[in-house]
Amino acid sequence: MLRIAVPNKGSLSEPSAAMLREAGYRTRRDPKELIVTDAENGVELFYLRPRDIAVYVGSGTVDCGITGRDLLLDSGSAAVEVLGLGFGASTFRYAARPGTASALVDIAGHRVATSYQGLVEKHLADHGIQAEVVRLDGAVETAITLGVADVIADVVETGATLRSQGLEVFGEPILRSEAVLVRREGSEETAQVEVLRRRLLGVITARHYVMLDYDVPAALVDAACAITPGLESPTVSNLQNRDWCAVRAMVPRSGTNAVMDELYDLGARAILVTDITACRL
Ligand SMILES: Nc1ncnc2c1ncn2[C@@H]1O[C@H](COP(=O)(O)OP(=O)(O)OP(=O)(O)O)[C@@H](O)[C@H]1O
Ligand SMILES: O=P(O)(O)OC[C@H]1O[C@H](OP(=O)(O)OP(=O)(O)O)[C@H](O)[C@@H]1O
Ligand SMILES: [Mg+2]
Repeated sequence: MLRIAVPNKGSLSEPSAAMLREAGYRTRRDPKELIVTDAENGVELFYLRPRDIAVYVGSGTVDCGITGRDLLLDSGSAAVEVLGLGFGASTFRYAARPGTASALVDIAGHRVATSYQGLVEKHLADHGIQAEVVRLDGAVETAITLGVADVIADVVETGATLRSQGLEVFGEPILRSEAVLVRREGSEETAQVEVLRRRLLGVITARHYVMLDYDVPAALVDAACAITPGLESPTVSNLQNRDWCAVRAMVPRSGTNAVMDELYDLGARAILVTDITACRL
């Protein structure tokens, strides 16, 4: 059985469960369940705190897990990223009251509040900055208001929490994070982890692409295929009317309407878009 650690709470919890469900795994129905066995797919899901997941994976007590890249780096554990999962995106940044700091060097000699002590201490050390790191569990933005720190380092998604406390980011982002699949460092990627990786990649691809079908005059097939090159190469089929062909290709979901406009202007007709439910590339 492949042992997979899954976030039990927080921002990554629901999207992780949704991705595993789309990849064909059985997930928990009751939020109180801590372990789910999916014998049919040969996996056991362990619902754990996102912050602890890299630690379990690094110690080898579970084979792999889903956590945030920021939490993985903060843990300093022997776990490595296998695949970025495309959800839970955020940046990890320094922030302070406007006018008090504008670059990394301004942090020197000050107090930095964060829940990510390992990550921040390493970042400061890598840049040769000496500062005191104040470790807090959450609600870090309030630390400046309450006078326990001069600077904070925290997860920023929309920036609304920072603004509510009258804070501004400064310097380059320490890190761009997202949910990631992790496994133990140094161990060979097992066939079972490879199956999980391929299934999750299938979900990511299915979310990212749509299937486009259209008819186009035979003389314009090459021009049309240049607009929709697909992943390998588009499928071109004959129609009963030999003056026309049917073309089928995967296109990125985000650009679908612009591609349809371009195909229509070229002379393509009956342009259809279909969702992809799952795929293996
Ligand atoms: N808006 C967000 N706030 C916090 N974490 C986020 C956000 N968006 C993505 N994440 C990611 O979620 C992970 C943190 O998860 P965790 O469960 O510890 O905290 P949380 O989502 O803030 O939940 P809570 O603080 O309610 O327990 C990190 O990898 C972080 O980058
Ligand atoms: O940029 P935003 O969209 O405002 O999101 C980022 C904020 O959300 C999280 O806080 P959370 O609500 O999880 O509280 P916590 O600090 O106690 O973890 C995170 O720690 C930031 O404070
Ligand atoms: Mg939080």
